[in-house]
Amino acid sequence: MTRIAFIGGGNMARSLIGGLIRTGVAASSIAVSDPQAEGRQALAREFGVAAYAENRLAAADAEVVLLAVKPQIMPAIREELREVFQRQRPLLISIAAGVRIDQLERWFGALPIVRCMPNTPALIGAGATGLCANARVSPPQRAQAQHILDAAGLTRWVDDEALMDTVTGIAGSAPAYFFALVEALEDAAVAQGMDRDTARALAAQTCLGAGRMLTESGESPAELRRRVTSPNGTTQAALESFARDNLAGIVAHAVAAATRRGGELAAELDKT
Ligand SMILES: NC(=O)c1ccc[n+]([C@@H]2O[C@H](COP(=O)([O-])OP(=O)(O)OC[C@H]3O[C@@H](n4cnc5c(N)ncnc54)[C@H](O)[C@@H]3O)[C@@H](O)[C@H]2O)c1
Ligand code: PRO
Repeated sequence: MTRIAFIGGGNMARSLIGGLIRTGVAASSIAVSDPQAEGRQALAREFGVAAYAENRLAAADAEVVLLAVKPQIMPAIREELREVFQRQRPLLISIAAGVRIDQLERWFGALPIVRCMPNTPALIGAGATGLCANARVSPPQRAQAQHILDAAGLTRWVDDEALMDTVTGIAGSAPAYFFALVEALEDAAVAQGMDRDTARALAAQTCLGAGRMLTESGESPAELRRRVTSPNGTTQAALESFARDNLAGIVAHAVAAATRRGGELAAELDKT
């Protein structure tokens, strides 16, 4: 059975491990390492996976090693793992924002590597992940990586690695944009005198309903928007206000900022 080791047992590792267990992967084939005892023990308790304080113990003999640490932690783990990888050649999967495949090759060796970018809805199996592989990844390993991320939701291969920071900009970071929009809707309703609970319930359900219509109806977002918008009605008034405030430009700037930050995170690591 494939043995998967997670290096770092934080939020994203928890989401991905939860997805694997939910889709029937045996807990006995999953190991995780994290220096924080509390989080590590919680994962062992909740999912029945093997949990270690030391990365090399989790990674030993693993067929797949999934790096789920913050980009800035990479320098702290690379020596130890490089040593382990001299004895074995696992499929290395990284979910770290910004971190490029050539950097992973430099730090961890000439391994088959998949760089991917999931997002937090992975926790409930509704994530969206972009994946990109180096030339050493065999077709079965590609399928293996996809299988792991499929357990967290939708997956799409992105052949051009330069677009992986764009994946972060429109998917990895984007759940926060929608939460921010709901917060703003809620605040606007409260400012008009509505109680916060009612405002949150209405805004959150609207977000869910609109998202489901987008994914389930097969219609384009433009067509679904058109169907809500009665001529000279309330929606038209709101959309015209958005257009006057350049909503599309605001969103494009935000996505560009996230994309740029991905590149900066990698550039900062080039100096280490
Ligand atoms: N949170 C998101 O929305 C999201 C989405 C996509 C990708 N990512 C990427 O996933 C990675 C993890 O993010 P997260 O949100 O799960 O962070 P997190 O802080 O929840 O998890 C990181 C874990 O790494 C552990 N850690 C620290 N030093 C370590 C070491 N030397 N060895 C092993 N483990 C160590 C920490 O104790 C922590 O539990 C990041 O690289 C991030 O860019 C995050
Ligand atoms: N969370 C990580 C960050 O904010 C990566 C995508 C989502 O950097």
